Amino acid sequence: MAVFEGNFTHTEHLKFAIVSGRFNDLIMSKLMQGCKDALQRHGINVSEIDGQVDYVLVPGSFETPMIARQLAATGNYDAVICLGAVIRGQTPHFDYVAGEAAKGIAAAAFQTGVPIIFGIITADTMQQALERAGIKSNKGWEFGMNALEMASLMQQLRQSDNGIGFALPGDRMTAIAPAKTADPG
Ligand SMILES: Nc1c(NC[C@H](O)[C@H](O)[C@H](O)CO)[nH]c(=O)[nH]c1=O
Ligand SMILES: CC(=O)[C@@H](O)COP(=O)(O)O
Repeated sequence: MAVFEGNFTHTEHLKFAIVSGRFNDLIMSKLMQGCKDALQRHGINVSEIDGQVDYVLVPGSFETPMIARQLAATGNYDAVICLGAVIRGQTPHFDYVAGEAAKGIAAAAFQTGVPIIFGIITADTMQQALERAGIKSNKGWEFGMNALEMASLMQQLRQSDNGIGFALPGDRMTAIAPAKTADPG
């Protein structure tokens, strides 16, 4: 038997995409900062020009799953990170935006076989959001770490000799192939 666990080393071949909503920009810019910081401090070149990360901006959290799915289906990324901040207002709108973002991200990851990180904070108040975007801790950092861990785990599963990384029916189809740039080992 074996134990598979993602690690935070050997990151030089990993490719990521970050899909971020513009809504609640004050919070979003801090989450993005934290996320990039986590990636950079683990060896990822986060440059927008010639780095290991592609950045896609969308209007809000609701739009993140659709774009994440498109990106994941290219097979170009070891993990995709969806960043968003949904803050409760006075109407039921919060539940629809947050709910669809969560469901959509889960579905996109299931459909593509690529880790898609649920980097959407859902807060009842602006204060709660600020506390999670740098005042107390920065969830963006955690989301970056989650992406590194999952990218590494998937790589290990693909490289295992019992085919776990390709265990789903149709996993060898283009849409759910391993990232083209993955280190062959
Ligand atoms: N209220 C919040 C939104 N709303 C916008 C939606 O995400 C979406 O862009 C719009 O409904 C068009 O489809 N988005 C957030 O990320 N955070 C919010 O608090
Ligand atoms: C998360 C939301 O939907 C929120 O920003 C919208 O506010 P409201 O419910 O007051 O329209």
